[in-house]
Amino acid sequence: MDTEKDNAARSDLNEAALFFHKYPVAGKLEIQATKPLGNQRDLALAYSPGVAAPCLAIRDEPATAADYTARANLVAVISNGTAVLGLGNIGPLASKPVMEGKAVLFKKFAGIDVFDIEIEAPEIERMVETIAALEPTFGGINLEDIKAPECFEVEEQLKARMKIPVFHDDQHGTAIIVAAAILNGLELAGKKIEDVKIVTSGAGAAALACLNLLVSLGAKVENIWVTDRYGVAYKGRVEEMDRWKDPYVKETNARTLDDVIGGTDVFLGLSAAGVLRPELLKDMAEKPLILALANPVPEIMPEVARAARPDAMICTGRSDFPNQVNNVLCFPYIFRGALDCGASAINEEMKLAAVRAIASLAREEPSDVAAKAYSGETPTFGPDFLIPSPFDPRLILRIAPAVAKAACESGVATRPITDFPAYLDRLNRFVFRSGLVMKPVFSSAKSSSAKRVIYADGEDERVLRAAQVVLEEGIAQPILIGRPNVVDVRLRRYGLRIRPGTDFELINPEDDPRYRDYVELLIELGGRRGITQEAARTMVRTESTVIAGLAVRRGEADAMICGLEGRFARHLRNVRLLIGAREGVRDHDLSALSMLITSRGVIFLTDTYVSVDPTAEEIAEMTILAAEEIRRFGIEPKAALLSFSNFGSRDAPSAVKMREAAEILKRVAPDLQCDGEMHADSALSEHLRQRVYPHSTLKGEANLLVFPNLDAANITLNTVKMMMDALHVGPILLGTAQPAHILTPSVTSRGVVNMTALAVVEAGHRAQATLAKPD
Ligand SMILES: NC(=O)C1=CN([C@@H]2O[C@H](COP(=O)(O)OP(=O)(O)OC[C@H]3O[C@@H](n4cnc5c(N)ncnc54)[C@H](OP(=O)(O)O)[C@@H]3O)[C@@H](O)[C@H]2O)C=CC1
Ligand SMILES: CC(=O)C(=O)O
Ligand SMILES: [Mg+2]
Repeated sequence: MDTEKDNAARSDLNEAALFFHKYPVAGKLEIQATKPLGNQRDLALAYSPGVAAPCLAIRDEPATAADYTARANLVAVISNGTAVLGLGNIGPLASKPVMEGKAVLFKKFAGIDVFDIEIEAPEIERMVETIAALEPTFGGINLEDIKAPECFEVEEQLKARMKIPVFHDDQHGTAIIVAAAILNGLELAGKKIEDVKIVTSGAGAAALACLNLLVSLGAKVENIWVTDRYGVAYKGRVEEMDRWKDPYVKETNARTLDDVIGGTDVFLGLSAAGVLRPELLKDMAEKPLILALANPVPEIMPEVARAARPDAMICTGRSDFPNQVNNVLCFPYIFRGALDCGASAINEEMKLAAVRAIASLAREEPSDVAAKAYSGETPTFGPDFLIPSPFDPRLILRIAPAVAKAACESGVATRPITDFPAYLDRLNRFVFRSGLVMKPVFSSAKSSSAKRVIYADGEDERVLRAAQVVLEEGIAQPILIGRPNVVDVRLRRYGLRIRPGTDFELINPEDDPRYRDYVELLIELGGRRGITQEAARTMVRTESTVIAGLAVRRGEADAMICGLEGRFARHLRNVRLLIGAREGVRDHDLSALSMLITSRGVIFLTDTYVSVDPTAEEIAEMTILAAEEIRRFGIEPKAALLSFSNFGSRDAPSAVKMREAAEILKRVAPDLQCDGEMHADSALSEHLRQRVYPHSTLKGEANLLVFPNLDAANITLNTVKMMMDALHVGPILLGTAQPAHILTPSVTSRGVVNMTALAVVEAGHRAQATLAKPD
């Protein structure tokens, strides 16, 4: 049954992955211009005749290519498709989705531009000649998924010929992460690297590079046993032997993995699915470290390994288990550091610096930002947290400077970094702009204990799709309101696997045993607001938002999501009546915060949906609520109170109102960085602000834009969203007694998933706060 479910889930994932790659445009990448081409003069500068000037400057001084072209931030991800993930030799064309994927990770995690290059070159010489000829184009070469032993030769020859970093990701990226995980795992096990027995399954690119790095960290060659498809690498073996395996060859009668696994402290699997049978684990040493890293299916599944050896520490290459040992933790950042100092190579010193940076990050106390972040439980160093998560924003902040420093000290930096604090500042700004803000929210939602989210629009395709995702990802336990026959037909029509009863609770609005209780509660809450018995009965039958609100109120759900259909104002009226404002917030001070994730960074806007024309006091209140929410994302809010007036340039009532709101905020929230009234461009540019008013208390770029009225806020939200192709997360309804979010009819299924994660985390925080409250 479980296998059946697993197969179904896998086929869903495959289908979703094909859809993801195909729509809205094929593939995962496009090229964007960084300079405007708005007029004739731009054209003359960017192209002929102007372009001749940088050409000649580079001819005279080649290093200026870093100043006049994108080369210094451009990496080639190159494959010949001969060892693609664990899929084998599927050829260069079929490898393209992986290479596009690596390109996207370079860009998202480290801001590095990539051309993915798939070449028809199974032979070493053709590969080397083709890649070497690309040197003028790139600042670095990342070789990917090239099979062993050819990859060793290719890398060796290219390194000797090229004056830019050449890095085989599957070898060295993997080795760096593996080494960090092993150093940390051995520390927890109380073992020394010099003493441990290491056995591999796999003797390919990744496995041999890992061993070489471990040896340079102190592991003893005599304690290392290599096995592959032909068994143990022993002296005299003829099948598939080469000079790269030679250092690990043993004079022995042992022939198979079974023969050498006894007493092993570290199993290093970089081979294929299912190679490590559970019965082999019983002979391993105490507290063994098992790295089962074959992708996508590991040498042993973690739950199987755990059952066989409860004392084991287990790592895989996958994101759905703890301890994800995957080279994505390394390659974006090692290249970031190398490119930023113009390194001519990635040498051993730089690799070791990366190992140390990653290993010590896992042991670091959670940073201020991480602790404040929406992340709820911050994992701490231990058997299930040997290495940082790939989404830890501190990875770039630790690895890139450590690598750049090692490059400078080892003499390979052609543009040495002289001001490291300024460099760190730049990296910090990148982290903020990278739009990875939702990642900690998702991990926190997974570990939240308050997971029951009720969806008023349970028949809507977007909700049904989102419900499957949140269930699969372990984000929430959905409760859907909808007619069973409609939900059933739609689930089948959309090819969704989840079913009411087994996977989620379904409340039938036409026939629910709690109908009477719901009506009674509604009369109790609304009797004094004109809701008659008759009206209450109709509302419970016909308005699913009412049922959702009542369910939350009765403690049957931890959070509610509604608004995919119908008017915002009507839903809001129900939320006000049924959920109400939280302690300390007045009912009419509820407000809606919108987060926009744009290619330029993340920006928050308030109030985008609730108050038509708020007073100065209400604006101050909504700013405080928004700031509190923003801090939960680990972001320090910087609020700008916007107007058509710039620091007193006009005295219209709306301008005066924003000025007053700024004054109130300075009084009641002195710790909040804010200022106003100001133009939106002054808010987003310190330079412009300084020109108009150098004494502003707001520093840097504002990240919270506060608007004088709903027209301005809502129009800006929708304009920016459409013009910048931005992702809208929200509206996040602030100030309610329990999490209740009213989405908009334009929301996508992805938007519903995002809001679900936010609601779950919020519910978890409330549950914790209630528990912590003294009676
Ligand atoms: N988690 C991570 O970050 C990374 C994971 N990987 C994964 O590691 C694996 C190997 O990658 P890579 O080194 O680049 O590939 P290679 O093709 O260079 O090496 C594969 C190695 O695995 C061996 N092997 C294959 N099947 C078996 C088997 N059934 N039993 C024992 N050994 C076997 C091969 O032996 P033979 O030569 O005899 O066929 C070869 O030594 C892949 O699954 C890949 O996805 C790789 C890089 C990073
Ligand atoms: C992660 C990776 O690079 C691989 O599996 O090949
Ligand atoms: Mg790879």
